[in-house]
Amino acid sequence: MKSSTFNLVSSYYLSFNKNRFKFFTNAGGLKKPDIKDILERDAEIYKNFAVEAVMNSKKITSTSVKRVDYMTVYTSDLVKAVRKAAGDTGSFPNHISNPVYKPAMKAITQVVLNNKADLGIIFDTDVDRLVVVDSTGREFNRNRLIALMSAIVLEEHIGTPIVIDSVTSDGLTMFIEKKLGGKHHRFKRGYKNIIDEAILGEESHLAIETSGHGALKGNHWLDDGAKNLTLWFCFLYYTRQPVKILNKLASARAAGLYGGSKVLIDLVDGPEEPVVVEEMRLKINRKRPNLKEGICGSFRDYGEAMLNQLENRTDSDPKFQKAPINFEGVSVSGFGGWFLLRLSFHFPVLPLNIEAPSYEDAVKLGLIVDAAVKENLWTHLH
Ligand SMILES: O=P(O)(O)OC[C@H]1O[C@H](O)[C@H](O)[C@@H](O)[C@@H]1O
Repeated sequence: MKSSTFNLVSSYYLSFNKNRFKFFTNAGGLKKPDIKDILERDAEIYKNFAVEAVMNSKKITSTSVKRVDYMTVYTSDLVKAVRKAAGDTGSFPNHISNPVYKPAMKAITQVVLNNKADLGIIFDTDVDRLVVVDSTGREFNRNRLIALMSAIVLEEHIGTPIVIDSVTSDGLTMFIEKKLGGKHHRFKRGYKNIIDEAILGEESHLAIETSGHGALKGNHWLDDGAKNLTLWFCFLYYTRQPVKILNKLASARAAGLYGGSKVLIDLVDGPEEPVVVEEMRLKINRKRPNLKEGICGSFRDYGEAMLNQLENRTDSDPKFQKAPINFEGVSVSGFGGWFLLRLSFHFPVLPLNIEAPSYEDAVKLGLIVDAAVKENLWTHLH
């Protein structure tokens, strides 16, 4: 079906009372500034309506339009269906619908193992994120999912840059660049950011986030990531050739070699996995700011001031090296690992990601952040 816009209504994985709308045009999904612009223009139009004009149009509408209570009928079916599947609470019956949530992963892993399946795929509510499980129950999420998709894309598009969010590991860079011969373009957090970067920057074929969001050039960069990645992954590539993974699984099985796991593991044989991978989300204590005079108000101002404090410290400490290319927050390597402190995309917190070869090294990395920001945070590192 050809259409110029569509609207997706979906539930939100973080909270049952924050369901949402997503807007798309045939040029891709709308970003926050686009939606802000639409709402502001609507508000402006509404404000400029004269009361008399509104009354008139209501009068005309009431005489010329026949009212049909379609929504009650439509939603009653929907409500019945949801209640039947999920009970009366409005919540998902088993676990929240988040593919990186541990109980959700446990459930899919169990289903794969019980059914001796070659492959399991789990989505979130609006089917824009996915995680894959192989036949041994090994999870392909975060860096490993990216490694897998990169291996498939780079077989076809030799040397292409893979645009990825900012929290991917150094092992993944080595894997993409040294083993697969591609380029690891570590950009910013936010799936729309990486898609836009892939469209506007050097020609690329895959934009993918550690969160499980992703988009392919071959699918018009649609940010309905999981659906597109899965279609591509499993069934049909845009060139209309049947694709790699299922082919590989099927031919390995037919030759009596092995099942799903070996095929997937062979594809991503290589990325070194860090011993410690941590994410902490730090809250700012705005009542006890120890920041420069004149910084007032917004979370963003405080957050950025704290990032500056941290940057000053790491710049003057020879144990740390600033990431040569970095698009958000403070990204520094040291003690065989690295950390990134940045502003959250949606929430008034500073996510801190640390990767290190040992727990002791992770603590050393964490301590420099703690020293720079502790007076201004609710949450201290521990
Ligand atoms: O910045 P954070 O709070 O970690 O959130 C970042 C995430 O926000 C949303 O979930 C977006 O859909 C993701 O694309 C993004 O990665």
